[in-house]
Amino acid sequence: MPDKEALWSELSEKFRANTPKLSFETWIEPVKPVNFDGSTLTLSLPSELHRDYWEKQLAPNLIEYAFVLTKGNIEPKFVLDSDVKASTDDKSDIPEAKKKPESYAFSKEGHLNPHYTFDTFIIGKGNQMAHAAALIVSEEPGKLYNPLFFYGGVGLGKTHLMQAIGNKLVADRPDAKVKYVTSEAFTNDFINAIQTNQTEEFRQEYRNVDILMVDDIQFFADKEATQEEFFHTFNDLYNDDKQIVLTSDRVPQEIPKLQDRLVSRFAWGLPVDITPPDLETRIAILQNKAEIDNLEIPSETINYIANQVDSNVRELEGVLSRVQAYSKLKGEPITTDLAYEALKGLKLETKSHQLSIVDIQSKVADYFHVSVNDLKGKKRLASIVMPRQIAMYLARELTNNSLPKIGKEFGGKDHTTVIHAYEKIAEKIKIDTDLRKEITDLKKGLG
Ligand SMILES: Nc1ncnc2c1ncn2[C@@H]1O[C@H](COP(=O)(O)OP(=O)(O)OP(=O)(O)O)[C@@H](O)[C@H]1O
Repeated sequence: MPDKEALWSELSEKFRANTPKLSFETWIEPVKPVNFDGSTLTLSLPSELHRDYWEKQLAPNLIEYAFVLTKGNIEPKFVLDSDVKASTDDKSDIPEAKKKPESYAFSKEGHLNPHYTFDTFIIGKGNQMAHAAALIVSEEPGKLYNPLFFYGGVGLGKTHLMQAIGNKLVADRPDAKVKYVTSEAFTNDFINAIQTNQTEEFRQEYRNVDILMVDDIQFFADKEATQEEFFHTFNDLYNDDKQIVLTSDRVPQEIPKLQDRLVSRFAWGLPVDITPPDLETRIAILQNKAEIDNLEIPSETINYIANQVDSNVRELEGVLSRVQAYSKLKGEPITTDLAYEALKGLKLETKSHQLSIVDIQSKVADYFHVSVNDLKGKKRLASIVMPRQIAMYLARELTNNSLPKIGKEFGGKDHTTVIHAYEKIAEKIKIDTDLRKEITDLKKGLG
């Protein structure tokens, strides 16, 4: 978990990159982080006006940036500088640096996120095996699958599952020693231990545990000395039947510059992959999240949101948070229209980027009750010409296909026909509200 200063410094950099200079200096620069407890970031602001502006305008951006930067849903809380000053004897106001002991304190990333449990993890095709293995390991650590190695793309629940093992172990056996770190924290701790002559303490810290979980070990690539140390840590724990759980964005063999002896050890236990969730799983994840956050969302809207992101659960949750923040900001309930508005202009890893001309043709054909063959054909009936032109317009708007390619997909038409169709619809939209609505409906349907 980042500390409040580190988190705020990264957040304000994001704001700086996306805010005009004057606005940045007025609204963002004077803000001071007061506290961060893992889910709420308390910020202190100089005036009521600042608070009002942050609540109304900037909070949704902060939530979104925080999502990108951390792995959790972070809510901002605003207080005024005058209130903070009034309670300066509150420990939370003592600068971090002053709280640090003389000698280096090892990473306390061991704090597990209490939300990352098996209860809140939705099982789907892509993670079924990983989930089953995690459950077995949490019940019988050090026995069956050691090490347990999760690999897969960004934001697919590797950390969640890993921490679920730790949370369950602590719940079942409160005396269990559970250590969770990212590979960077492990590396930092090791380097600091060397610098402060505390390598013995470092070994105690990492080898005297029942379960060691190291997240994102692909970052061990290139770090010779850390790999060496980790090799010994691994052996000690393994020989003692202590459980090791690792995650990475790829299989051990593909991690660059990872020592062969580590690669082979990582493969001793069970390497199991997590793949992107299918639509049903994405819907279930959103429903679950909505329930946890007490959100009322019609199922049609959940469906719509689930179609916006198909390869990253963190981003899917980010999208839901954005919709939630937008609904708060507008004071309106969450509907598909509101979700559409909230996500407009957002660059998502959506299907729309890979949308094909065929998808568009079949959607438009359905919508206007004509056949795809009619769209590709030459009939000059008005009831067919208009849908055909709309389909060409959307193909140009929503895909990266060239004009000749679009023409070809519409029964081998010339690219000038596509330009003509595009321009005609683009002009007509400006004055014809019915047409505008039809196009908006179709775009929504195409996700
Ligand atoms: N199956 C799931 N059910 C519920 N929530 C999930 C599921 N998969 C992922 N999430 C949520 O998605 C977010 C991202 O997951 P997580 O951080 O575990 O991904 P990761 O694979 O470790 O990503 P990275 O590679 O970036 O470290 C978390 O908030 C997590 O709770």
